[in-house]
Amino acid sequence: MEAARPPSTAGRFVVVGGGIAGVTCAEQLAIQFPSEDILLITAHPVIKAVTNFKQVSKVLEEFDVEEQPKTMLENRFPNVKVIQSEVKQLKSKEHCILTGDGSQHVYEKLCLCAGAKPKLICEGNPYVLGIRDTDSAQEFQKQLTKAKRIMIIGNGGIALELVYEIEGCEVIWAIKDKAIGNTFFDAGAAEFLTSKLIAEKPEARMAHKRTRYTTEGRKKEAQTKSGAGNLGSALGPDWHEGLNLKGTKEFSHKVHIETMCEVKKIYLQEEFRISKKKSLPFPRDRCNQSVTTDKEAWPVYVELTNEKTYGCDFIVSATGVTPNTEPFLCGNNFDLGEDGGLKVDAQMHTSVSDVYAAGDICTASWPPSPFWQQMRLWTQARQMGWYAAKCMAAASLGESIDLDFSFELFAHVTKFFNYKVVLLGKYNAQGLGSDHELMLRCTKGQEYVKVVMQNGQMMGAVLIGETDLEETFEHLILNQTDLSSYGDLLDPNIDLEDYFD
Ligand SMILES: Cc1cc2nc3c(=O)[nH]c(=O)nc-3n(C[C@H](O)[C@H](O)[C@H](O)COP(=O)(O)OP(=O)(O)OC[C@H]3O[C@@H](n4cnc5c(N)ncnc54)[C@H](O)[C@@H]3O)c2cc1C
Ligand SMILES: NC(=O)C1=CN([C@@H]2O[C@H](COP(=O)(O)OP(=O)(O)OC[C@H]3O[C@@H](n4cnc5c(N)ncnc54)[C@H](O)[C@@H]3O)[C@@H](O)[C@H]2O)C=CC1
Repeated sequence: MEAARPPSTAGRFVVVGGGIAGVTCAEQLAIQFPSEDILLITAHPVIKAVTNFKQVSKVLEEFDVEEQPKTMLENRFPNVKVIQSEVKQLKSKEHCILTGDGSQHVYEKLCLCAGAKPKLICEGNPYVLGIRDTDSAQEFQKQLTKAKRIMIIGNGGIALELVYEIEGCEVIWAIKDKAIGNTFFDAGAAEFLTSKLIAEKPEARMAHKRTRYTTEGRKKEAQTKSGAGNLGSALGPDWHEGLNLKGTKEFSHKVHIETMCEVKKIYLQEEFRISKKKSLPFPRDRCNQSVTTDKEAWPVYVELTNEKTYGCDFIVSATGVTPNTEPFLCGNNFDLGEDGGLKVDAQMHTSVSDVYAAGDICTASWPPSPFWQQMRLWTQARQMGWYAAKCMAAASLGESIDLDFSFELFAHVTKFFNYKVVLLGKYNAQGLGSDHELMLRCTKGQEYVKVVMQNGQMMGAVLIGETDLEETFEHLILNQTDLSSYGDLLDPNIDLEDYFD
Protein backbone atom coordinates (compact mmCIF):
# COMPACT_ATOMS: atom_id res chain seq x y z
CA MET A 1 0.00 0.00 0.00
CA GLU A 2 1.31 3.48 -0.86
CA ALA A 3 2.23 5.63 2.16
CA ALA A 4 -0.04 8.67 2.63
CA ARG A 5 1.62 11.90 1.49
CA PRO A 6 1.78 14.62 4.13
CA PRO A 7 -0.69 17.40 3.39
CA SER A 8 0.41 20.40 1.38
CA THR A 9 -0.92 23.82 2.29
CA ALA A 10 -1.55 27.20 0.70
CA GLY A 11 -1.81 30.34 2.81
CA ARG A 12 -1.45 34.06 2.68
CA PHE A 13 1.30 34.20 5.35
CA VAL A 14 3.90 31.58 6.19
CA VAL A 15 6.59 32.01 8.86
CA VAL A 16 9.61 29.70 9.25
CA GLY A 17 11.17 29.28 12.73
CA GLY A 18 9.80 28.77 16.23
CA GLY A 19 12.27 31.06 18.03
CA ILE A 20 11.44 34.50 19.39
CA ALA A 21 11.49 36.18 15.96
CA GLY A 22 9.25 33.63 14.22
CA VAL A 23 6.76 33.23 17.07
CA THR A 24 6.42 36.99 17.57
CA CYS A 25 5.91 37.46 13.82
CA ALA A 26 3.24 34.73 13.63
CA GLU A 27 1.43 36.11 16.70
CA GLN A 28 1.36 39.62 15.30
CA LEU A 29 0.08 38.43 11.90
CA ALA A 30 -2.60 36.41 13.71
CA ILE A 31 -3.75 39.54 15.55
CA GLN A 32 -3.82 41.64 12.39
CA PHE A 33 -5.60 39.03 10.26
CA PRO A 34 -7.92 37.15 12.63
CA SER A 35 -9.78 35.46 9.80
CA GLU A 36 -6.65 34.21 7.97
CA ASP A 37 -4.75 31.03 8.84
CA ILE A 38 -1.13 31.83 9.70
CA LEU A 39 1.25 28.92 9.16
CA LEU A 40 4.35 28.58 11.36
CA ILE A 41 6.79 25.89 10.25
CA THR A 42 9.51 24.97 12.69
CA ALA A 43 12.06 22.18 12.94
CA HIS A 44 11.83 21.68 16.69
CA PRO A 45 8.86 20.42 18.74
CA VAL A 46 8.97 23.32 21.21
CA ILE A 47 8.60 27.02 20.45
CA LYS A 48 9.81 30.12 22.26
CA ALA A 49 7.22 32.54 23.61
CA VAL A 50 7.64 36.00 25.06
CA THR A 51 5.60 36.41 28.26
CA ASN A 52 5.08 39.26 30.74
CA PHE A 53 6.26 41.83 28.21
CA LYS A 54 6.72 45.25 29.77
CA GLN A 55 7.88 48.44 28.06
CA VAL A 56 9.93 49.99 30.87
CA SER A 57 10.82 53.18 29.04
CA LYS A 58 10.67 54.43 25.48
CA VAL A 59 12.99 51.72 24.16
CA LEU A 60 14.01 49.56 27.12
CA GLU A 61 11.88 46.49 27.50
CA GLU A 62 11.63 43.57 29.90
CA PHE A 63 10.09 40.20 29.26
CA ASP A 64 10.29 36.57 30.23
CA VAL A 65 10.88 33.81 27.72
CA GLU A 66 9.31 30.39 27.89
CA GLU A 67 9.82 27.23 25.93
CA GLN A 68 6.34 25.92 25.22
CA PRO A 69 4.73 23.07 23.30
CA LYS A 70 3.32 24.26 19.97
CA THR A 71 -0.22 23.56 21.17
CA MET A 72 0.04 26.40 23.69
CA LEU A 73 0.62 28.87 20.85
CA GLU A 74 -2.25 27.35 18.82
CA ASN A 75 -4.55 27.62 21.85
CA ARG A 76 -3.70 31.28 22.36
CA PHE A 77 -4.07 32.08 18.66
CA PRO A 78 -6.56 29.67 17.07
CA ASN A 79 -5.69 30.97 13.59
CA VAL A 80 -2.00 30.02 14.00
CA LYS A 81 -1.22 26.51 12.80
CA VAL A 82 2.19 25.13 13.76
CA ILE A 83 3.77 22.44 11.63
CA GLN A 84 6.84 20.68 13.03
CA SER A 85 9.02 19.99 10.03
CA GLU A 86 12.38 21.13 8.72
CA VAL A 87 12.34 23.36 5.65
CA LYS A 88 14.64 21.84 3.03
CA GLN A 89 14.16 24.17 0.11
CA LEU A 90 12.69 27.49 -0.92
CA LYS A 91 11.33 27.86 -4.46
CA SER A 92 10.82 31.58 -4.44
CA LYS A 93 9.66 31.84 -8.08
CA GLU A 94 6.86 29.38 -7.35
CA HIS A 95 6.22 31.04 -3.92
CA CYS A 96 6.55 27.68 -2.22
CA ILE A 97 8.66 25.92 0.41
CA LEU A 98 9.40 22.22 0.69
CA THR A 99 9.73 20.49 4.04
CA GLY A 100 11.55 17.32 5.11
CA ASP A 101 8.34 15.28 5.30
CA GLY A 102 7.81 15.83 1.56
CA SER A 103 5.01 18.36 1.77
CA GLN A 104 4.97 21.75 0.11
CA HIS A 105 3.55 25.00 1.38
CA VAL A 106 2.55 27.81 -0.93
CA TYR A 107 2.70 31.37 0.42
CA GLU A 108 1.81 34.87 -0.63
CA LYS A 109 4.25 36.40 1.84
CA LEU A 110 6.96 34.49 3.70
CA CYS A 111 9.05 35.45 6.71
CA LEU A 112 12.28 33.52 7.34
CA CYS A 113 13.24 33.40 11.04
CA ALA A 114 15.50 30.33 11.13
CA GLY A 115 18.00 31.92 13.54
CA ALA A 116 21.70 31.13 13.57
CA LYS A 117 24.08 28.39 14.62
CA PRO A 118 27.35 28.50 16.56
CA LYS A 119 30.39 29.37 14.43
CA LEU A 120 32.79 26.76 15.80
CA ILE A 121 36.59 27.10 15.68
CA CYS A 122 36.72 23.56 14.35
CA GLU A 123 33.85 21.55 12.85
CA GLY A 124 33.45 17.83 13.46
CA ASN A 125 35.79 17.52 16.47
CA PRO A 126 33.85 15.72 19.24
CA TYR A 127 35.85 17.62 21.90
CA VAL A 128 34.75 21.03 20.58
CA LEU A 129 31.30 22.02 21.86
CA GLY A 130 29.09 24.95 20.89
CA ILE A 131 26.16 26.15 22.99
CA ARG A 132 23.01 27.27 21.23
CA ASP A 133 19.85 25.51 22.34
CA THR A 134 18.61 23.50 25.30
CA ASP A 135 19.96 20.23 23.90
CA SER A 136 23.48 21.58 23.40
CA ALA A 137 23.41 23.21 26.86
CA GLN A 138 22.45 19.88 28.42
CA GLU A 139 25.22 18.09 26.53
CA PHE A 140 27.69 20.70 27.82
CA GLN A 141 26.45 20.17 31.38
CA LYS A 142 26.80 16.40 31.03
CA GLN A 143 30.41 16.72 29.86
CA LEU A 144 31.18 19.24 32.60
CA THR A 145 30.15 16.88 35.41
CA LYS A 146 33.07 14.63 34.35
CA ALA A 147 35.58 17.41 33.71
CA LYS A 148 38.59 18.60 35.68
CA ARG A 149 39.68 21.25 33.20
CA ILE A 150 38.05 22.89 30.18
CA MET A 151 39.16 25.51 27.74
CA ILE A 152 36.86 28.35 26.62
CA ILE A 153 37.62 30.13 23.35
CA GLY A 154 35.87 33.44 22.54
CA ASN A 155 35.24 36.68 24.38
CA GLY A 156 31.55 37.48 23.92
CA GLY A 157 28.31 36.83 25.77
CA ILE A 158 28.53 33.05 26.20
CA ALA A 159 32.14 33.06 27.39
CA LEU A 160 31.42 35.83 29.91
CA GLU A 161 28.51 33.90 31.34
CA LEU A 162 30.36 30.59 31.51
CA VAL A 163 33.55 31.76 33.19
CA TYR A 164 31.49 33.22 36.00
CA GLU A 165 29.07 30.35 36.43
CA ILE A 166 31.33 27.29 36.22
CA GLU A 167 32.52 25.84 39.52
CA GLY A 168 34.66 22.87 40.48
CA CYS A 169 36.57 22.85 37.20
CA GLU A 170 39.70 24.63 36.03
CA VAL A 171 38.92 27.01 33.19
CA ILE A 172 41.50 28.27 30.75
CA TRP A 173 39.96 31.16 28.86
CA ALA A 174 41.73 32.15 25.66
CA ILE A 175 40.79 35.50 24.13
CA LYS A 176 41.99 37.41 21.08
CA ASP A 177 41.84 40.73 22.90
CA LYS A 178 43.68 42.50 25.69
CA ALA A 179 40.64 42.62 28.00
CA ILE A 180 37.62 40.43 28.72
CA GLY A 181 34.16 40.80 27.16
CA ASN A 182 35.13 42.70 24.00
CA THR A 183 31.68 42.53 22.40
CA PHE A 184 30.16 44.41 25.33
CA PHE A 185 32.91 46.24 27.22
CA ASP A 186 35.99 48.38 26.95
CA ALA A 187 39.12 47.75 29.04
CA GLY A 188 37.86 49.87 31.97
CA ALA A 189 34.62 47.96 32.39
CA ALA A 190 36.53 44.71 31.90
CA GLU A 191 38.85 45.59 34.77
CA PHE A 192 35.86 46.45 36.97
CA LEU A 193 34.39 43.00 36.28
CA THR A 194 37.61 41.00 36.49
CA SER A 195 37.88 41.49 40.26
CA LYS A 196 34.67 39.46 40.61
CA LEU A 197 36.11 36.68 38.51
CA ILE A 198 39.26 36.18 40.50
CA ALA A 199 37.42 36.13 43.84
CA GLU A 200 37.59 32.48 44.93
CA LYS A 201 34.15 32.31 46.51
CA PRO A 202 31.33 33.99 44.61
CA GLU A 203 28.95 35.96 46.79
CA ALA A 204 25.32 34.93 47.27
CA ARG A 205 23.31 35.77 44.18
CA MET A 206 21.10 38.83 44.41
CA ALA A 207 17.71 38.66 42.80
CA HIS A 208 17.70 41.08 39.86
CA LYS A 209 14.74 42.22 37.87
CA ARG A 210 15.76 40.73 34.62
CA THR A 211 14.47 38.68 31.76
CA ARG A 212 13.66 35.20 33.00
CA TYR A 213 13.95 32.05 30.98
CA THR A 214 11.92 28.93 31.68
CA THR A 215 11.67 25.54 30.07
CA GLU A 216 8.60 24.45 32.05
CA GLY A 217 6.47 23.85 28.99
CA ARG A 218 9.18 21.79 27.41
CA LYS A 219 9.34 18.87 29.80
CA LYS A 220 6.83 16.61 28.07
CA GLU A 221 7.76 17.61 24.53
CA ALA A 222 11.48 17.19 25.17
CA GLN A 223 10.96 13.47 25.63
CA THR A 224 9.70 13.24 22.07
CA LYS A 225 12.60 12.90 19.67
CA SER A 226 12.47 15.93 17.44
CA GLY A 227 14.57 14.50 14.66
CA ALA A 228 15.59 18.09 14.06
CA GLY A 229 19.33 17.60 14.48
CA ASN A 230 20.71 20.68 16.19
CA LEU A 231 17.95 23.00 15.03
CA GLY A 232 16.46 24.07 18.37
CA SER A 233 15.91 27.76 19.08
CA ALA A 234 18.58 29.81 20.80
CA LEU A 235 18.84 29.93 24.54
CA GLY A 236 18.56 33.20 26.32
CA PRO A 237 18.82 35.04 29.58
CA ASP A 238 19.48 32.94 32.66
CA TRP A 239 19.63 29.76 30.54
CA HIS A 240 22.21 28.33 32.94
CA GLU A 241 20.02 28.84 36.03
CA GLY A 242 18.42 25.40 35.79
CA LEU A 243 21.72 23.67 34.96
CA ASN A 244 24.24 22.56 37.55
CA LEU A 245 27.45 23.92 36.03
CA LYS A 246 29.85 22.05 38.29
CA GLY A 247 32.91 20.00 37.40
CA THR A 248 34.50 17.21 39.41
CA LYS A 249 36.40 19.36 41.94
CA GLU A 250 35.39 21.08 45.15
CA PHE A 251 36.65 24.62 44.56
CA SER A 252 34.51 27.46 43.16
CA HIS A 253 36.09 29.69 40.48
CA LYS A 254 39.44 28.80 39.00
CA VAL A 255 39.91 30.79 35.83
CA HIS A 256 43.16 31.54 34.02
CA ILE A 257 42.98 34.04 31.17
CA GLU A 258 45.31 33.87 28.17
CA THR A 259 44.98 37.20 26.34
CA MET A 260 45.79 38.23 22.77
CA CYS A 261 45.96 34.73 21.34
CA GLU A 262 44.01 32.36 19.14
CA VAL A 263 43.90 28.63 18.63
CA LYS A 264 46.75 27.43 16.44
CA LYS A 265 46.12 23.69 16.52
CA ILE A 266 44.01 21.14 18.35
CA TYR A 267 45.51 17.70 19.06
CA LEU A 268 43.76 14.54 20.17
CA GLN A 269 45.57 12.61 22.93
CA GLU A 270 47.42 10.17 20.69
CA GLU A 271 48.37 12.83 18.16
CA PHE A 272 49.79 14.93 20.96
CA ARG A 273 51.77 12.04 22.38
CA ILE A 274 53.34 11.36 18.98
CA SER A 275 54.11 15.07 18.45
CA LYS A 276 56.32 14.99 21.57
CA LYS A 277 55.15 18.51 22.42
CA LYS A 278 54.84 19.59 26.05
CA SER A 279 51.75 21.04 27.69
CA LEU A 280 51.55 23.42 30.64
CA PRO A 281 49.89 22.81 33.98
CA PHE A 282 47.17 25.15 35.21
CA PRO A 283 49.06 28.33 36.20
CA ARG A 284 49.08 28.56 39.99
CA ASP A 285 49.74 32.29 40.35
CA ARG A 286 50.91 35.21 38.29
CA CYS A 287 54.61 34.97 39.29
CA ASN A 288 54.93 31.24 38.91
CA GLN A 289 53.33 30.83 35.52
CA SER A 290 54.00 27.96 33.21
CA VAL A 291 57.32 26.73 34.53
CA THR A 292 56.73 23.01 34.61
CA THR A 293 55.27 20.43 32.28
CA ASP A 294 51.82 19.00 32.86
CA LYS A 295 52.10 15.30 33.78
CA GLU A 296 48.42 14.55 33.25
CA ALA A 297 47.17 12.88 30.04
CA TRP A 298 44.21 14.83 28.64
CA PRO A 299 41.70 13.81 25.96
CA VAL A 300 42.50 16.92 23.93
CA TYR A 301 45.23 19.60 23.73
CA VAL A 302 45.08 23.17 22.46
CA GLU A 303 48.13 24.92 21.09
CA LEU A 304 47.69 28.69 21.16
CA THR A 305 49.30 31.28 18.91
CA ASN A 306 51.27 32.56 21.95
CA GLU A 307 53.06 29.17 21.83
CA LYS A 308 51.44 27.91 25.03
CA THR A 309 49.73 24.53 24.99
CA TYR A 310 47.20 23.24 27.51
CA GLY A 311 45.48 19.90 27.84
CA CYS A 312 41.81 19.75 28.84
CA ASP A 313 38.74 17.51 28.92
CA PHE A 314 36.97 19.50 26.20
CA ILE A 315 36.81 22.90 24.52
CA VAL A 316 33.88 25.31 24.38
CA SER A 317 33.88 27.35 21.20
CA ALA A 318 31.97 30.51 22.15
CA THR A 319 33.03 32.29 19.01
CA GLY A 320 29.86 33.85 17.65
CA VAL A 321 27.15 32.69 15.30
CA THR A 322 26.50 32.17 11.59
CA PRO A 323 23.01 32.90 10.22
CA ASN A 324 21.07 29.75 9.31
CA THR A 325 20.52 30.56 5.64
CA GLU A 326 21.65 27.34 4.01
CA PRO A 327 18.26 25.69 3.20
CA PHE A 328 16.97 28.86 1.55
CA LEU A 329 19.84 29.83 -0.75
CA CYS A 330 19.86 27.28 -3.57
CA GLY A 331 18.20 28.73 -6.70
CA ASN A 332 17.31 32.04 -5.02
CA ASN A 333 19.08 35.31 -5.55
CA PHE A 334 19.46 36.55 -1.97
CA ASP A 335 21.78 39.47 -1.20
CA LEU A 336 23.88 38.40 1.76
CA GLY A 337 25.58 40.58 4.36
CA GLU A 338 29.27 40.23 5.23
CA ASP A 339 28.24 38.15 8.24
CA GLY A 340 26.34 35.76 5.94
CA GLY A 341 22.86 36.98 6.95
CA LEU A 342 19.97 37.66 4.54
CA LYS A 343 20.11 41.39 3.88
CA VAL A 344 16.86 43.15 4.76
CA ASP A 345 15.75 46.69 3.98
CA ALA A 346 13.82 49.06 6.26
CA GLN A 347 10.66 47.03 5.57
CA MET A 348 12.41 43.78 6.69
CA HIS A 349 12.17 42.65 3.06
CA THR A 350 14.99 40.57 1.56
CA SER A 351 16.21 40.97 -2.01
CA VAL A 352 13.79 38.19 -3.07
CA SER A 353 10.24 39.19 -3.84
CA ASP A 354 7.70 38.58 -1.03
CA VAL A 355 10.35 37.06 1.25
CA TYR A 356 10.95 38.84 4.58
CA ALA A 357 13.44 37.91 7.31
CA ALA A 358 13.81 38.71 11.01
CA GLY A 359 16.02 37.86 13.99
CA ASP A 360 19.45 36.21 13.93
CA ILE A 361 19.10 35.06 10.29
CA CYS A 362 19.01 38.58 8.88
CA THR A 363 21.47 41.42 8.38
CA ALA A 364 19.91 44.87 8.82
CA SER A 365 20.94 46.79 5.70
CA TRP A 366 19.04 50.03 5.98
CA PRO A 367 20.94 53.24 6.86
CA PRO A 368 20.80 52.94 10.67
CA SER A 369 19.97 55.69 13.13
CA PRO A 370 23.16 57.24 14.63
CA PHE A 371 22.50 55.34 17.90
CA TRP A 372 21.51 51.89 16.72
CA GLN A 373 23.43 48.83 15.58
CA GLN A 374 22.36 45.30 14.98
CA MET A 375 23.47 42.66 17.51
CA ARG A 376 22.10 39.16 17.51
CA LEU A 377 20.08 39.45 20.70
CA TRP A 378 16.77 38.31 22.05
CA THR A 379 15.36 41.83 22.22
CA GLN A 380 16.18 42.53 18.59
CA ALA A 381 14.72 39.17 17.51
CA ARG A 382 11.42 40.16 19.16
CA GLN A 383 11.42 43.67 17.76
CA MET A 384 12.28 42.48 14.24
CA GLY A 385 9.68 39.68 14.31
CA TRP A 386 6.99 42.10 15.42
CA TYR A 387 7.97 44.77 12.90
CA ALA A 388 8.34 42.26 10.02
CA ALA A 389 4.72 41.18 10.63
CA LYS A 390 3.62 44.83 10.51
CA CYS A 391 5.51 45.31 7.21
CA MET A 392 4.09 42.11 5.68
CA ALA A 393 0.58 43.16 6.67
CA ALA A 394 1.04 46.66 5.25
CA ALA A 395 2.50 45.36 1.96
CA SER A 396 -0.30 42.87 1.64
CA LEU A 397 -2.79 45.75 1.89
CA GLY A 398 -0.79 47.85 -0.60
CA GLU A 399 0.59 50.17 2.09
CA SER A 400 4.00 50.81 3.63
CA ILE A 401 5.01 51.86 7.15
CA ASP A 402 7.81 53.86 8.73
CA LEU A 403 10.72 52.16 10.47
CA ASP A 404 9.68 51.29 14.01
CA PHE A 405 10.86 53.47 16.89
CA SER A 406 12.68 50.54 18.53
CA PHE A 407 15.39 50.87 15.86
CA GLU A 408 16.15 54.48 16.89
CA LEU A 409 18.27 53.56 19.91
CA PHE A 410 20.21 50.40 20.70
CA ALA A 411 19.20 49.32 24.20
CA HIS A 412 20.18 46.06 25.89
CA VAL A 413 19.63 45.04 29.50
CA THR A 414 21.40 41.94 30.72
CA LYS A 415 23.42 40.57 33.61
CA PHE A 416 27.11 39.69 33.73
CA PHE A 417 29.00 38.50 36.82
CA ASN A 418 25.80 39.09 38.78
CA TYR A 419 25.74 42.80 37.92
CA LYS A 420 22.89 44.41 36.06
CA VAL A 421 24.31 45.70 32.75
CA VAL A 422 22.61 48.28 30.53
CA LEU A 423 24.06 49.21 27.16
CA LEU A 424 22.71 52.20 25.28
CA GLY A 425 23.41 53.62 21.80
CA LYS A 426 27.05 53.67 20.69
CA TYR A 427 28.09 52.29 24.07
CA ASN A 428 31.60 51.45 22.86
CA ALA A 429 31.88 54.52 20.60
CA GLN A 430 31.31 52.17 17.64
CA GLY A 431 31.99 54.03 14.39
CA LEU A 432 32.66 57.37 16.09
CA GLY A 433 36.39 57.41 15.24
CA SER A 434 38.65 59.40 17.55
CA ASP A 435 36.31 62.37 17.65
CA HIS A 436 34.63 61.55 20.96
CA GLU A 437 35.30 61.70 24.67
CA LEU A 438 34.48 59.42 27.56
CA MET A 439 33.23 60.28 31.04
CA LEU A 440 33.65 57.67 33.74
CA ARG A 441 32.46 57.02 37.25
CA CYS A 442 33.46 53.88 39.06
CA THR A 443 32.95 52.63 42.61
CA LYS A 444 34.77 49.32 43.01
CA GLY A 445 32.44 46.41 43.58
CA GLN A 446 29.38 48.62 43.18
CA GLU A 447 28.97 50.45 39.90
CA TYR A 448 30.70 51.43 36.67
CA VAL A 449 29.24 54.21 34.55
CA LYS A 450 30.69 55.21 31.20
CA VAL A 451 29.26 57.84 28.92
CA VAL A 452 30.33 58.43 25.32
CA MET A 453 30.11 62.11 24.31
CA GLN A 454 30.51 63.83 20.95
CA ASN A 455 30.20 67.58 20.40
CA GLY A 456 28.62 67.99 23.83
CA GLN A 457 25.95 65.39 23.11
CA MET A 458 25.55 61.93 24.58
CA MET A 459 25.98 59.12 22.04
CA GLY A 460 26.02 56.05 24.24
CA ALA A 461 26.49 54.65 27.73
CA VAL A 462 27.51 51.55 29.67
CA LEU A 463 25.83 51.20 33.08
CA ILE A 464 26.99 48.38 35.35
CA GLY A 465 25.33 47.94 38.74
CA GLU A 466 22.13 49.47 40.10
CA THR A 467 22.78 52.95 38.70
CA ASP A 468 19.16 53.91 37.98
CA LEU A 469 20.41 56.14 35.19
CA GLU A 470 19.05 54.26 32.18
CA GLU A 471 15.86 56.24 31.60
CA THR A 472 17.56 59.62 31.98
CA PHE A 473 20.38 58.61 29.63
CA GLU A 474 17.99 57.12 27.09
CA HIS A 475 16.20 60.45 27.08
CA LEU A 476 19.44 62.44 26.71
CA ILE A 477 20.66 60.33 23.80
CA LEU A 478 17.35 60.35 21.94
CA ASN A 479 16.87 64.10 22.36
CA GLN A 480 20.53 64.92 21.66
CA THR A 481 20.37 67.52 24.44
CA ASP A 482 23.34 69.92 24.38
CA LEU A 483 25.18 69.01 27.59
CA SER A 484 28.31 71.09 27.04
CA SER A 485 27.45 73.57 29.80
CA TYR A 486 26.75 70.96 32.47
CA GLY A 487 30.35 70.16 33.50
CA ASP A 488 30.77 66.79 35.13
CA LEU A 489 27.58 64.99 34.24
CA LEU A 490 28.53 62.03 36.38
CA ASP A 491 29.20 63.92 39.61
CA PRO A 492 27.35 61.72 42.13
CA ASN A 493 26.20 64.86 44.01
CA ILE A 494 24.18 66.04 41.04
CA ASP A 495 20.76 64.52 40.65
CA LEU A 496 20.61 64.22 36.88
CA GLU A 497 16.95 63.32 36.87
CA ASP A 498 16.09 66.73 38.37
CA TYR A 499 17.78 68.42 35.44
CA PHE A 500 16.41 66.45 32.59
CA ASP A 501 13.23 64.57 33.37
C1 LIG B 1 23.66 30.63 25.27
C2 LIG B 1 22.97 31.85 24.75
C3 LIG B 1 22.65 32.89 25.62
C4 LIG B 1 22.02 34.04 25.14
N1 LIG B 1 21.73 35.05 26.02
C5 LIG B 1 21.09 36.16 25.56
C6 LIG B 1 20.77 37.21 26.46
O1 LIG B 1 21.07 37.14 27.66
N2 LIG B 1 20.12 38.29 25.97
C7 LIG B 1 19.77 38.39 24.67
O2 LIG B 1 19.17 39.40 24.29
N3 LIG B 1 20.09 37.41 23.79
C8 LIG B 1 20.74 36.30 24.21
N4 LIG B 1 21.08 35.32 23.33
C9 LIG B 1 20.78 35.53 21.90
C10 LIG B 1 19.31 35.21 21.60
O3 LIG B 1 18.98 33.99 22.21
C11 LIG B 1 19.09 35.15 20.08
O4 LIG B 1 19.56 36.32 19.48
C12 LIG B 1 17.61 35.02 19.74
O5 LIG B 1 17.00 34.04 20.53
C13 LIG B 1 17.45 34.68 18.27
O6 LIG B 1 16.10 34.39 18.00
P1 LIG B 1 15.65 33.88 16.55
O7 LIG B 1 14.18 33.66 16.64
O8 LIG B 1 16.16 34.78 15.50
O9 LIG B 1 16.42 32.50 16.33
P2 LIG B 1 16.37 31.09 17.08
O10 LIG B 1 15.99 31.24 18.50
O11 LIG B 1 17.66 30.42 16.76
O12 LIG B 1 15.19 30.31 16.39
C14 LIG B 1 15.31 29.74 15.12
C15 LIG B 1 14.15 28.80 14.91
O13 LIG B 1 14.18 28.33 13.56
C16 LIG B 1 14.00 26.94 13.53
N5 LIG B 1 14.66 26.44 12.31
C17 LIG B 1 15.98 26.52 11.99
N6 LIG B 1 16.18 26.01 10.76
C18 LIG B 1 14.99 25.60 10.32
C19 LIG B 1 14.55 24.95 9.12
N7 LIG B 1 15.39 24.64 8.14
N8 LIG B 1 13.23 24.65 9.02
C20 LIG B 1 12.35 24.97 10.01
N9 LIG B 1 12.72 25.57 11.14
C21 LIG B 1 14.02 25.87 11.29
C22 LIG B 1 14.59 26.43 14.83
O14 LIG B 1 14.06 25.18 15.22
C23 LIG B 1 14.17 27.54 15.78
O15 LIG B 1 12.89 27.32 16.26
C24 LIG B 1 21.71 34.16 23.77
C25 LIG B 1 22.02 33.12 22.89
C26 LIG B 1 22.64 31.97 23.37
C27 LIG B 1 22.98 30.87 22.42
N1 LIG C 1 23.72 38.34 28.03
C1 LIG C 1 23.72 38.45 26.70
O1 LIG C 1 23.32 39.44 26.14
C2 LIG C 1 24.21 37.29 25.91
C3 LIG C 1 24.11 37.29 24.54
N2 LIG C 1 24.51 36.22 23.82
C4 LIG C 1 24.36 36.24 22.35
O2 LIG C 1 24.41 34.91 21.86
C5 LIG C 1 25.15 34.84 20.64
C6 LIG C 1 26.29 33.84 20.74
O3 LIG C 1 27.22 34.24 21.78
P1 LIG C 1 28.81 34.18 21.57
O4 LIG C 1 29.19 32.91 20.88
O5 LIG C 1 29.43 34.52 22.85
O6 LIG C 1 29.05 35.30 20.46
P2 LIG C 1 29.54 36.82 20.53
O7 LIG C 1 29.30 37.37 19.18
O8 LIG C 1 28.97 37.53 21.71
O9 LIG C 1 31.11 36.71 20.79
C7 LIG C 1 31.98 36.00 19.94
C8 LIG C 1 33.40 36.15 20.46
O10 LIG C 1 34.25 35.22 19.83
C9 LIG C 1 35.43 35.87 19.38
N3 LIG C 1 35.92 35.10 18.25
C10 LIG C 1 35.36 34.99 17.02
N4 LIG C 1 36.09 34.14 16.26
C11 LIG C 1 37.11 33.71 17.04
C12 LIG C 1 38.19 32.81 16.84
N5 LIG C 1 38.36 32.17 15.68
N6 LIG C 1 39.06 32.62 17.85
C13 LIG C 1 38.90 33.24 19.04
N7 LIG C 1 37.89 34.09 19.29
C14 LIG C 1 37.00 34.32 18.30
C15 LIG C 1 35.00 37.30 19.10
O11 LIG C 1 36.11 38.17 19.17
C16 LIG C 1 34.01 37.54 20.23
O12 LIG C 1 34.68 37.90 21.39
C17 LIG C 1 25.58 36.25 20.34
O13 LIG C 1 24.67 36.80 19.44
C18 LIG C 1 25.50 36.97 21.69
O14 LIG C 1 25.22 38.34 21.57
C19 LIG C 1 25.05 35.12 24.42
C20 LIG C 1 25.16 35.06 25.78
C21 LIG C 1 24.75 36.13 26.64
